[in-house]
Amino acid sequence: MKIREITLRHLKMRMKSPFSTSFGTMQNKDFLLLEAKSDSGMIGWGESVAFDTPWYTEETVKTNWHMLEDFIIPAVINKELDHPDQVSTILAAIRKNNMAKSTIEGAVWDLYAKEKDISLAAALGGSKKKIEVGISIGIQNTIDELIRLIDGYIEEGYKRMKVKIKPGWDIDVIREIRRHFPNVPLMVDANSAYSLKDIDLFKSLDEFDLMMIEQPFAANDFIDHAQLQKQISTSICLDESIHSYEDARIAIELQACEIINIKSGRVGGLTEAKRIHNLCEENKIPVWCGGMLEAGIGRAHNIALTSLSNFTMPGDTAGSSHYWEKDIIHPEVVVEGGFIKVPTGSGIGFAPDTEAIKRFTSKEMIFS
Ligand SMILES: O=C(O)CCC(=O)C1=CC=C[C@@H](O)[C@@H]1C(=O)O
Ligand SMILES: [Mg+2]
Repeated sequence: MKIREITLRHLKMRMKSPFSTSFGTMQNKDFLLLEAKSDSGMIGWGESVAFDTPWYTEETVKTNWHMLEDFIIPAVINKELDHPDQVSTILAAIRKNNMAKSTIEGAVWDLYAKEKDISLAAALGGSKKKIEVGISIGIQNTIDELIRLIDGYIEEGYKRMKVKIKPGWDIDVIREIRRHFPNVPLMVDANSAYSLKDIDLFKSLDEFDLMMIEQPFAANDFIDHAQLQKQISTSICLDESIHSYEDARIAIELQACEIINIKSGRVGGLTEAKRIHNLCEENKIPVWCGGMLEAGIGRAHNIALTSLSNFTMPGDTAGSSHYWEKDIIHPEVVVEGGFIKVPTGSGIGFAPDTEAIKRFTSKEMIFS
C-alpha cells in the first residue's frame, strides 16, 4: 500500500462547556485532521491531539502543522507500506513530536484496516465488544456545582468519576464528594500541580478510597513519584510522564506508578501504545485510555485501542454529545449504561461527516 495523497486540515470547534485543569481553562478546540488516500483509493483518517497552547506537552497545533508539512508527510507519502508499524520506524529519525507523528500513523492504521476490510480494533488485536467509560470533570467554580455534575454523570451511567485537583482545590473537595457519594468509583488528576513537599496531602488522601492519583508531580519526576508511591496506599497513575515504551519501562522498574494512562498521541501512535500496553500486561500494570478532548476521529481511535485486553479500567472517552453540539463523524459516539460498543465496520468504523468537517475547517493543504 502507498499513500498517494494527503489532505491536512486545521479545524476550529467549540466545546459545549469550558474545561479547567491546574494549568488553565479551554473551550475553543483547534486541532488538525489528516485524510490519507491510498493508491487503491481507500481513505484513512487521523486526528492530532495537540492543543493550541503548549500546557500539556510542548507540542501545539502550529508545531504539528510545521512538522507534518515539512518533515513527516514528505517522509511517509508515496512510500511502500506493508504494515502501519513501519511508520514509526520511518519517523524514528525525527526526534519527539509524538502528537504530530501519531496524526499520520493513526490514518495509516485506519487505511490498513480498511484495505483488509477489518475493524481497526481487530487490526490492533483487540477483542472486547464494548468498552467501559468514565468521565473527566474539570475544576468548577464551587463544590456544589461539582457535586451536581457528578450526580448527573452517575445518572448517565458513567463508570468512574475523575476529578481535576490543584492546590486549594483538593482535599476539601474530595471529602465533600465522598460525603455525598461514599461508593462511587473516584480518582483525581493533578496534571503535575504538586511536588514531594506536598506528601502530607497525598497521605491524607489515602482515607478516601480513590482508585488512583493521576500525575501528581512533574513529567520527569520518576524518582519522586517512586518515593511517593512507597509512602501511600493509593495507586499512582502516570500520564504526562509516559512518552514511550522506554518511559513505561523506567516507571515500572522504579515502581513510580501502579497504573498507566495510555494516550496514543502522547506516545507517537497506536504501534507504540500497543507496545506499552503489552509491557504493562506482562508486568501486571493495568492501563486505561486517556482523553484529549478529541473530536470524533480521535475518539474512534481511542475506542479501538481500548478494545485491547489490558485496558481493564474505565477510560476518559466519553460520548460525543458530552463535548460537542455536533461531532464530525456519524454515527456519533454514544455511551449506553456506561459502555461504548466497539464498532465492527471496517477501519475506525465511523464515517467522517464531510459537511461538518468543511464547516469547521479554517485551513487546508493537499500533498501528493
Ligand atoms: O475528556 C477527555 O478527553 C479527558 C480530559 C482530560 O482529563 C484531559 C484532557 C487534556 C489534558 C488533560 O487536562 C487531561 C488529562 O490530563 O488527562
Ligand atoms: Mg491526565
